[in-house]
Amino acid sequence: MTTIPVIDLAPALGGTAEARMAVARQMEAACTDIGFFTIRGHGVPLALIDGLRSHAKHFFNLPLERKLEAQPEDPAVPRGYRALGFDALSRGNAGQAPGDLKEYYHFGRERWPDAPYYTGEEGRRYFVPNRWPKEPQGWADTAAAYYGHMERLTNEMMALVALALGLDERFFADKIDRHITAMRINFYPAQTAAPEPGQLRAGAHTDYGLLTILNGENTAGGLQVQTRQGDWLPVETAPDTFVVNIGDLLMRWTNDRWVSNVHRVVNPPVEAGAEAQRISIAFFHHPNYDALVECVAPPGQAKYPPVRSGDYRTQKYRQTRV
Ligand SMILES: O=C(O)CCC(=O)C(=O)O
Ligand SMILES: [Fe+2]
Repeated sequence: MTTIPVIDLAPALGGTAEARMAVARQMEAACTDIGFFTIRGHGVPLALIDGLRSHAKHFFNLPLERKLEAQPEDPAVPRGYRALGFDALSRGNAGQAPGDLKEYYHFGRERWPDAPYYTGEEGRRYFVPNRWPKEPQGWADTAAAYYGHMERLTNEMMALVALALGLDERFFADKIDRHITAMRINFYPAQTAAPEPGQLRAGAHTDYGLLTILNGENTAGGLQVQTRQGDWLPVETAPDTFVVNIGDLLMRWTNDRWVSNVHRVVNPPVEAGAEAQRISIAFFHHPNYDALVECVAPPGQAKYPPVRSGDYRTQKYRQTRV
């Protein structure tokens, strides 16, 4: 494999059962092999993607003091601005690298129902108010519109995942209807000093949840995924498509039939200089915090004990903080 598969989602969105099954089979082929694929025909307006990107570019190019105003007082709160080196993603997979050479802005949904699942003691850990900065104006609204499109796509794709796995297509519905998805807009600054040994823009890691939907840009110093042979394959991340990869919980749900694959973001070459800024937008689709992830496997063949969705992610957040 020299490039990751490209899947056109359009025939499945509102399509016939046959068309949906055909797309589900393409997802199955990609996910049993490399765990990554690119989607076209997703129906997300390019102007919305560009809008979110340009707000992010504005924000991340503000002076550091201004960005720090959007940083939570308590570093354990998973919202707002994170400065360079806040976490090292490889530590979630037992790596030892220094802090990643990226900044990010972490956010979730804008509002939620006034019900105990969201506002009770446990719910408050996952449903946390966003911390939008004063500048740029309109960022929150653009982000909410984008988040809505990602919800639409993940609902559709999780039904296709179920079909691909031979399950009822509503199998995941009651496990994702109150999902705890977080988004991160990653900013990889141009590198003015040489990285420390082993230090990358994002160290080799797997994602934690079900599906990650990523919008990136093809600047120097981009995303790579590991092949079964152990080589690193560059992943095209054009701004009008999305790269989708599966996370650990979906791998576990499939009893390792699908692969949550290792990926990383490499450093740009020195000669790229100030041109080497890169922004990526990640939607980390994660089930309801109380969903129990139990391997779909014949009796006695499950490779993992059941795990609660929220506990799994909380543990990963702890491990990756430098
Ligand atoms: O920036 C990218 O292309 C990928 C980022 C990533 O893998 C992550 O944030 O989990
Ligand atoms: Fe990732």
